[in-house]
Amino acid sequence: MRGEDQTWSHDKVRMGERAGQFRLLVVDGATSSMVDLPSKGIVLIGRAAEADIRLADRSASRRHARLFLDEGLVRVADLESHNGVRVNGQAVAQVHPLQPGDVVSLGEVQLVLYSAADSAARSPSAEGPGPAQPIELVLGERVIVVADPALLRLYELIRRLAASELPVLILGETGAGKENAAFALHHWSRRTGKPFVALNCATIAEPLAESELFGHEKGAFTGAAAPKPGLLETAEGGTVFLDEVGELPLAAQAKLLRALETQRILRVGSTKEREIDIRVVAATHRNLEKEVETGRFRKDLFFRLGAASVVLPPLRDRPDEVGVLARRFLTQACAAHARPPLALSPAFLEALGRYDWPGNVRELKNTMGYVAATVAEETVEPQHLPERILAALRPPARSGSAPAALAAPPPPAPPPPEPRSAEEPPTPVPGRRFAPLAEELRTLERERMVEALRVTGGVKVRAAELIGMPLRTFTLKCKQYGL
Ligand SMILES: Nc1ncnc2c1ncn2[C@@H]1O[C@H](COP(=O)(O)OP(=O)(O)OP(=O)(O)O)[C@@H](O)[C@H]1O
Repeated sequence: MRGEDQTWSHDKVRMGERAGQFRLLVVDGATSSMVDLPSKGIVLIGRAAEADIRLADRSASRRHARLFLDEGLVRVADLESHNGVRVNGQAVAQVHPLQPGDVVSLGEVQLVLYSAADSAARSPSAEGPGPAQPIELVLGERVIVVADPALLRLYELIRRLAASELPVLILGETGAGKENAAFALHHWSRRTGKPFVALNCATIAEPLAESELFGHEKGAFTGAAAPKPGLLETAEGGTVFLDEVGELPLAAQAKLLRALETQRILRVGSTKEREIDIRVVAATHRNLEKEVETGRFRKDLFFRLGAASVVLPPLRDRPDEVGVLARRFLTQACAAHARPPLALSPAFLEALGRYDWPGNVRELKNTMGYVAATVAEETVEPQHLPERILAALRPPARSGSAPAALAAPPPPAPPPPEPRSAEEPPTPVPGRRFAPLAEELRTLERERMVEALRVTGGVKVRAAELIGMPLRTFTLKCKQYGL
């Protein structure tokens, strides 16, 4: 940096020299780039050649806006530009403070402020390889961690969709982060500050679905003692998130379609329509097209809800994020258990990558909660994973090249002499000492198990797999043989 009151040069901003705690995503026409912002200084943004962040889009003025950075604070100022500066959809006059996650529009150009996660500062070698620059989207009380390039692109798309009023359908497996994505759509839209109301359609009883969504009048049905507004009404001005929309009963689907088309709702038992101003974001883990084919989901509603759709990849397809999220969730869980943070061994991180995470991020979060509650040591190792996960780990990519933490444990003590059965007397044969076959088999079995345990660093499930023994039998025999 050249001086407190001097502008950063474009190159320095892009190179991230003395980069501070903030980064800026710049979506300028068809191009987008991530810019490390300095910790202190002034950054000029516009089409002018002297701009630090130079824009191409014609809707931006030559000298459009300035960012002021100082001691963890970021502010933006409009330089009397032609198309003005908007923050989260609101026009700003003069200098306006920014928070991570804020979307700044300069004409058609969109800027998103991110805080650079501190994990980048950690030595990657200390905890195995991983993405160097995860970013945190701080949306109110929600923090969304993004480290995978595909997810980063997805959140860029979400930010662009947020500026529109299109209904959005979020597709993805359970626990993949669909609600987080829906919340980001709300947060970055003009509706931020208004309610974000979520309903899991799978949890409402069929007869109550319509009343839940559209409300009811007094006496509309048995038990309707008082009039009650529905979810769509309570979200007035904001966003309704319909999770598992595929589970919505057909009658409620018809009514929802009408509400979306007319922006009016009819409470159950009422004849008076009420105007509503809401945006609907729906999500499902189902293949809705198939549901349409089988008649379980209305085709017209599918097209209406899916005007824009985003697909959230499952966690197993975001390998860069597993370690980052694991560390984050573990830190949170340790804090919740009032214990100091635990370290994750490279072998543990490697093992996390060999699991498919069918429950996605939620499962990872729960697993780290389990680890924080159960591990007595200071470093978390693969064997600390729940049995269920250990049993489902894929074999390591390169056998025989286990990381250091998987290195062979000290060889176990020799097996205790097996008690000889009275029914199996040894048959003396000159030149060779024979033991009963059952005993020889036991010895062989034990040797093989010891060997397998050594190769897999003590991971029983892998060891059992290696020698083709069912895990239960392996565990039982481990006890019998005192392994
Ligand atoms: N990128 C992320 N960063 C931090 N936390 C995350 C992230 N993705 C998901 N989570 C957390 O994982 C849990 C599950 O996420 P979420 O509820 O958004 O998933 P979902 O796909 O909506 O699940 P479901 O299909 O069961 O409704 C939540 O606690 C959420 O905060």
